[in-house]
Parts: sequence; C-alpha cells; structure tokens
Amino acid sequence: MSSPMEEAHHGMPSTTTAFFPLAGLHKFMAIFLVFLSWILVHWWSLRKQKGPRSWPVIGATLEQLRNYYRMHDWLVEYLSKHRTVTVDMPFTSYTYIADPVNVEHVLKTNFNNYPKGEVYRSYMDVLLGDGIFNADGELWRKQRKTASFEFASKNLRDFSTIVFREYSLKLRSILSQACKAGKVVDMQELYMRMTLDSICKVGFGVEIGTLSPELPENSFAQAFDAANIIVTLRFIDPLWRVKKFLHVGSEALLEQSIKLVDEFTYSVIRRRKAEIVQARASGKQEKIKHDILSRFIELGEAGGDDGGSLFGDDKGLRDVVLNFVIAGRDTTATTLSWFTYMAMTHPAVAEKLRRELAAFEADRAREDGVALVPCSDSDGDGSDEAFAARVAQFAGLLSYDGLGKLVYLHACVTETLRLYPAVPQDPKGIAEDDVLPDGTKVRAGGMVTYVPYSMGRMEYNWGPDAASFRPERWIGDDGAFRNASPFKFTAFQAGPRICLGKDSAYLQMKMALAILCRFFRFELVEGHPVKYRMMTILSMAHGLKVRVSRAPLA
Ligand code: HEM
Repeated sequence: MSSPMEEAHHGMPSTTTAFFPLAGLHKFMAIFLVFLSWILVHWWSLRKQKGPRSWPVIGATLEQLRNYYRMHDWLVEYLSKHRTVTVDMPFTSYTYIADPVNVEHVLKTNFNNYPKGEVYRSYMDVLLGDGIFNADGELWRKQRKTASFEFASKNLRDFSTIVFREYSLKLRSILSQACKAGKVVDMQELYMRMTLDSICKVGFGVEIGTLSPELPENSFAQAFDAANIIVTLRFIDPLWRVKKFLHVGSEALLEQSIKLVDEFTYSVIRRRKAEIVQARASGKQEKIKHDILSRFIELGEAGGDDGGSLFGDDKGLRDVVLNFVIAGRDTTATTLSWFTYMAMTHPAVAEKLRRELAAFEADRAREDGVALVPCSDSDGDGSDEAFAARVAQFAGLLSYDGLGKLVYLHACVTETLRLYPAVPQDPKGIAEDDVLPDGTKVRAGGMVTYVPYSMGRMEYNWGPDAASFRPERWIGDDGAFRNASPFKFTAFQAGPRICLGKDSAYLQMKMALAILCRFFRFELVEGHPVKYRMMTILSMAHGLKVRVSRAPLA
C-alpha cells in the first residue's frame, strides 16, 4: 500500500517534469528560430529573383498549380515585366527566357550545354522513347542525319504535294456535305484527321483513312492525346512517380493509353514490313516506297554504326513512328485550327486573303489558257458536281511553286504561328552551370525553357502592336515575304535542332488553307469557348465548332 504522502506525490508532477514544459519551450523556441532564420535566408537569397513568389521546399508549386490551365498567359505576364524569369520547384528550378539574345545562346552558341537532358527524357520516355525528340548526342545526330536526308529529297516533296492535295480535297468533300446539311463541324477534329492520315501516308506509306466521310472512331488519336496530356502534367506533379509505382490515377490511365497507341504503331510497322517483303519476293523493288519509315527499316536491316543498330528492332521503329506522328500531326492541325479562328475573327484579313486567292486562280488559268469551271448560280451552274470540279481545278493549280507565290497566305500562317505557336514552350536541360548573356545564372540539373508563346507577344520583340494579329508585318515594301530572325520567331525552334518539317508543314497548311479560304466561309458556333489545353502542343481544349457555308467566288 502506498502512503498518503506517496499518493499525493503521484498526483503531482516530479521536479523534472515540473521543469519539462520550460525545457520543451526552449527546444521549441530553438527550432522556431532556426526555421525563421532559414526562411529569412531563403527570402534574402531570392530578393533579386524575378518571377512568382517562392516558398521554402515547395518553391512556386502552389502558384504554378493555381495557374496550370492558363500557364502560357501566366508566363506572358511575368515575361513582359522581366525578359528572364526563374520559377523554383521542389528540388529544381525552371528558367524561362523570351529575349532573343538569350535564346540564341541556348539554342545555338552554347548548344551542347542545353540538351534535352535526363529530366525531360525521364518524363517523356514512355511516349517518345529513343525517338528524335527525346534523344541527345549520337542517338540524336544519327536520326537527324537520316531524317534530314529524307526531308531534302525531291521525291518526298513531290509525293507530299500529291498527298496533301488529295487529303485537302477529301476535307472539301466533308465540308460540302456539312454545308448542305447545315451541320456543325469541329474543324480541329477534322484537321487532326487530315494531318494524321497525311503523316501516315507520307511518313510511313500507309493509308489509314480516318478522314473518310463516315468519320470512323479514332481510338489511336484519343489515346495519343490522353498520353500527351498526362506526360505534360508530370512537369508540375511531384507525385507522378508514386502514382506510377502504385499504378493509380493519371499514371494508370497513361499506361492504358500507351498500350493502345503501341498496338496501332506496331500494326503500322508490321504492315509496312510485310509490304516490303512482298515487293522483294515479287521482284518489284520499285514498289518499296521511299517514305521515312521504309528508310529507317532499311537502315535497321543494314545494321552497323550509322544508326542501323537503333532501328533493327520494332521498338526503335515504334519510337521513330510516334515521334513523327507527334511532329507532323498535332503541330500542323493546331496551327490550321488557330488560323481558321483568326480568319473568322479578322474579317478584313480573310477578305484580303480571298482576293489574293481569286487573283492567283484567274492569273494561273489565264497563263495555262484554261477556262474556269462555272460553279455558282450567278456563273450558270450551282450544282454540287460543278462545285467539286471547280475546287479540284483550283487544287490542280496549287503546285509547290504555285503555292510559293501566295505571299499573303504565307504571312497569315506565319502570323498565326507567332501568336499561337504549336509548341508553346520548349524546355532544355542544363549540363553545366552557365551564365546567360543577360547575366542570369543557371545551374546544372535545372531547366531553361524558351517560350515561343510569350516571345510572340512581347512588345520588346515585336513593337507596340505585338498582341495584334497583323499579317502585313511579314511583308516588305517590295511585296515579298520578310523573314524574322529564328531566335525571335521561334515557332520552329532554331539552331542545330531547328524543325526538320518546316517546309513540309507550310506546304500542307497552304494547300489546305488555299482551298478552304477560297471556297468556304466559317462562322464560330455561338458561345463556343476557344481556349488552349495544357499539353506539349497548343491545341484547343474544346475543339473548334463552326458552321460552314460556300463562299461567293467573285
Ligand atoms: C506548324 C507545324 C510545325 C511546327 C510549329 C513545328 C515546330 C517544331 C519545334 C518547335 C521543334 C523543336 C521541338 C523540340 O525541341 O522538341 C520541332 C522539331 C522537329 N520537327 Fe517540327 N514543327 C512542325 C511541323 C513538323 C512536321 C510536319 C514535321 C515532319 C513531318 C516535323 C518534324 C520535326 C522533327 C523531325 C523535329 C526534331 C528535330 C530535332 O530534334 O533535330 N515538324 N518542330
């Protein structure tokens, strides 16, 4: 039994415990002071940093997450105040640049210090693998060499012109039906189908027919888009590796999407390989077309150091195909969509363009001594057949050289890309610590991103009317197209990794737009929201829903 004294003692705190709260308080105070000094040191070190407010550990994650869906405009706000902006993220920082002098340094002068890098590669690997977009060093150089050779070939250019014309006419036919039925169409969806079919035909020699009149289900494109959105999210989602490990959330969906994308891609490769085997067996070597995929298949068969070992298996070829799909489909289709939107919202530009196209048609017909097919009621025949014949006649005039004469059209496409560049931001890794020409220090392991979307809207780059859509800025006093420095107009990147498909993209876009703008009018469906979606490509989040009508031809 305990004594009353002991019982009383039990109810009381001991001497040590009596002092414990005070000792605890000291510890707490010490920790608090250390924490406070850490925050102060952090803020002191960031006092000269230009950009969003940064917090210890999490950096600017909160502000970035809050602005994720308007990220490009969020950057415009910062980059118009400061030409270079650093955004801290957990364990890393991103530096965004919009000054052509800095861009030239990163893309050309000190090119070797700014590879795609491991961070970018790890994010994009699941989609792009070892393909040209995701490769550095020798792996990149070998693919670049092979692909450059293909793009420079006249055969490919001639073949592309025929394919682009054929698919533009298919689009015409779908739009004619929509006109008649008074149906709303999603132009972005149609452009995506047209460019996917085109890249498959030109790049891989296969006909996939997503632009046929019944508009078949396009599960490859849906899965490809989902995969693209999710890999973009990885750049600001610190938990993506955990989700991937646990196979949950967005990463689980990514896995499913990639499975679908791969099924399609491997089927394209098998088809092409089978055709090559068949052509060889029947002794018809001339039937082995020289599309990009066939070229890589041949290279893989030859083996050897010059890239052959990369493409010997189907995984290497799968990466080639997907990289060219991402290069050729979305970029061109989104530019066509933004162009159509610009034409609808700038009637004076659309009218001037229509006049250029009408004059071109009349001049070319006169030069060739052909009579234009009458195809409107005022001409004497408003039938569908006459209309189709007239469009086909016009398309026939659109040769590679003929398209080169359409200066205003070229300026309109370029102006669209200035304000709505298909690749709105393009991050590069940093191999070693460096100082940019404006004095900004960048650290090895971080990232530097040149931002075409912001660059096109900066008054310090384009003057006070930078935000206006004004194609005339691209035309000189002599009436010829006037180029800008590729370090200022960065829609196609610049330096050793400049886009390989630039000419091909212009060819396809001008072919389609010349036909559409000459023969159709578009009107945005009332209340349809036009906004970009956050993914590597600047596509429209809700598509581009329009009503189409036939344009007067006079
Ligand atoms: C409006 C259309 C296009 C735009 C705005 C565009 C823009 C770009 C940009 C910004 C890059 C650099 C991307 C990066 O650093 O990861 C690039 C690279 C590339 N583009 Fe394009 N592109 C377009 C169309 C095309 C087309 C149609 C093709 C081919 C079918 C193509 C083939 C390529 C290739 C192969 C590269 C990789 C170059 C390299 O890393 O060496 N592009 N393009």
